[in-house]
Amino acid sequence: MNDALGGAGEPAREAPATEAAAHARRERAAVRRGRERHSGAVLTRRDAIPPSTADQRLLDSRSREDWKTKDSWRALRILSEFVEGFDTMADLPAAVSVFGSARSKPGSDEWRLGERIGEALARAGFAVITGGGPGVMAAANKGAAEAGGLSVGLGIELPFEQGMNEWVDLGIDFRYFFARKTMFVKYAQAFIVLPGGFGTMDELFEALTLVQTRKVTRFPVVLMGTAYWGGLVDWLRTTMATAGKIAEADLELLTVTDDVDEALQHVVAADSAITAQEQAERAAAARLVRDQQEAADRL
Ligand SMILES: CC(C)=CCNc1ncnc2c1ncn2[C@@H]1O[C@H](COP(=O)(O)O)[C@@H](O)[C@H]1O
Repeated sequence: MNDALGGAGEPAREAPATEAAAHARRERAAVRRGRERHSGAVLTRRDAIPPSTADQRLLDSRSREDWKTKDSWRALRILSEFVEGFDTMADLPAAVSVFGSARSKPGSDEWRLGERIGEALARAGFAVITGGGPGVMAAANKGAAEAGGLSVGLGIELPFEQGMNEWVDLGIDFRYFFARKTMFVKYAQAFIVLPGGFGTMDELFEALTLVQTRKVTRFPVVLMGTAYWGGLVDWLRTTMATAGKIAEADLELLTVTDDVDEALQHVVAADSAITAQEQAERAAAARLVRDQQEAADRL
């Protein structure tokens, strides 16, 4: 699959036992090399790195004058991010977005889970999309890449950026979180969410809001890690749903499991249902055209 998209050559892979040491070595090397930042197509290093990010300049600007003079130009840059993203992602096979902590350490339980889910998705023929960063993102990219799948990273310009993880075979660097988030949803059949912090929560609740408000339909969201997510899911049920802030049925949008096979089956079942429904819709549309043609011929 990587070849089909002109993927980069195979990066060197370490044996699992030396993974944590290799990771630490790579981090030290990155520090020695000096910091670097990717901003769209632009790479800056050391003293050339601007003091703020594009997202920061857009959201943090205080002066109205700035809004008049700069924001309309920013719109073109934002647009170019969507164009680049749409053009690149349109060639992807069926894909699943995997989210989770940027801070999980190689060799930790979460890392292993990320790696296993990346591998299982790749073996089932799905491309794996992550935020392209460290932690669970790197683990899922590694699992997918080593299983011969297409490993995708949607990076984001951050003030403390560490660069795209080495297991990303197809990467896009974004300046703006919102443009990047569109790509996670538009080009994935499902979300799989591993333990994480604010960033992971943001991605999880955006997906749930989109499904709940029917902006996207038939989109499975799987939470992996029953111990980690249990408290949140209980709170959603006993506080949020009980207070009437969500419907009981909204909780059915979520599947919570520790089991990689169960997560995969859920995604595959939803994918088959979507395919069957699309085929039925296409057949119905073709029947309608045929009926109209026959009616016109009879006149
Ligand atoms: C060590 C560190 C904080 C590195 C940050 N580097 C990152 N690179 C790419 N995506 C990220 C990064 N941090 C957060 N995210 C986004 O937010 C989620 C993780 O945030 P968190 O660690 O759960 O809150 C990821 O799924 C990713 O889409």
